[in-house]
Amino acid sequence: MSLDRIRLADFRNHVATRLEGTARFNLLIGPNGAGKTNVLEALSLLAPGRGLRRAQLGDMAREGAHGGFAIGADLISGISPVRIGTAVRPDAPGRRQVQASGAPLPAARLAEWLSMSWLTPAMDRLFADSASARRRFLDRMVLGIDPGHAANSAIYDKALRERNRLMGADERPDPRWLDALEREMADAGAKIAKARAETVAALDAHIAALPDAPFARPKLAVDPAAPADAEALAEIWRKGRGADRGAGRTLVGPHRDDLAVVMAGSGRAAAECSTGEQKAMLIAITLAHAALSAGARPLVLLLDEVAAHLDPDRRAVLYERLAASGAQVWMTGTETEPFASLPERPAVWHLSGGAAERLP
Ligand SMILES: Nc1ncnc2c1ncn2[C@@H]1O[C@H](COP(=O)(O)OP(=O)(O)OP(=O)(O)O)[C@@H](O)[C@H]1O
Repeated sequence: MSLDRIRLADFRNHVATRLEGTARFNLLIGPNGAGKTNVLEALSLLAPGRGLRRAQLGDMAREGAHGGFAIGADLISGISPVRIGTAVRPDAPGRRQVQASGAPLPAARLAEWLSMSWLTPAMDRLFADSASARRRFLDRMVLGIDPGHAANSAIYDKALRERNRLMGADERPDPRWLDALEREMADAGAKIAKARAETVAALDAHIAALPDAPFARPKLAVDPAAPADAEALAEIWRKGRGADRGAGRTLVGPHRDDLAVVMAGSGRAAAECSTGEQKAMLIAITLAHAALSAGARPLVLLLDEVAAHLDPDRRAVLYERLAASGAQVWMTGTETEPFASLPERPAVWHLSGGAAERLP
């Protein structure tokens, strides 16, 4: 179960890149600035959301081209491949369009087709970063297990934006309109909170059964900003209207949840662990998630510059666990040497100047 026949058109420095004959392990090798991360970013747009750089759509279109871009791939799962794709048309530059089997699809529904997660160098700071960055990381993992999470999040975010708009407006909002919005937020918010709690509990239980080495073992918990019960949420928002109007936004709710991580051995908060320990815990969480979410839908893992920073023993364990997860794995590097111990023969592309050449 994997992606193949991948096409990038006018995406960042890629004019027309084709990646065919993919394998379980796929390596993108090339010098700095060649366009390796750009390929991972393109693949990340085959999932709901803004992709692994969270960039603006306008920044992703190739400079000097017509302002749009397209990404397509065959999703091999089941009997016949399904063509999935996403594109931005030059005449609608702010809108990402998504298709599956030639039919338009809301981006949130891509989660029903495949599950995607990634580790990038920018995530090295995740534990010291904002709660919103950790919440996004958590939500992507939840999506891999519960694809309905994307739709619930979309409903919640839309109603929240509308409530925030009313809270920031000069006139006092119509209470009946607020009742309706808060009801919608409460129903979606309770489902979001439940899905987050279940995913974190499953990850934590999986990780607890693993040894402390070679990847420092994290303990995970949701740090909830609000109750997980729809009635209680609706009540909090109804009672908090005065304070929220004062602040001009909704102060409490699952949109403020955080993911709390400590190192199991020492009990130290992840943000206070060494850089290497933090990276090891992120890898442990990503591997646990891969193990838990594999099977239901094709799982694609994008690992940017992960292998080269590990010692050979950790690398070997990483590769073993990746192979066992059944995920399709994409890894980048400036040279092939760190990938010599892969348990299976990888598909390898050499990248340079936004062009990819398949190596034999
Ligand atoms: N919209 C764009 N149009 C054209 N080129 C772009 C665009 N956005 C980024 N680039 C170019 O893409 C290149 C960076 O590509 P990418 O980040 O994929 O490199 P990389 O191969 O992962 O390198 P590294 O090993 O340094 O991480 C840069 O040269 C950058 O100028």
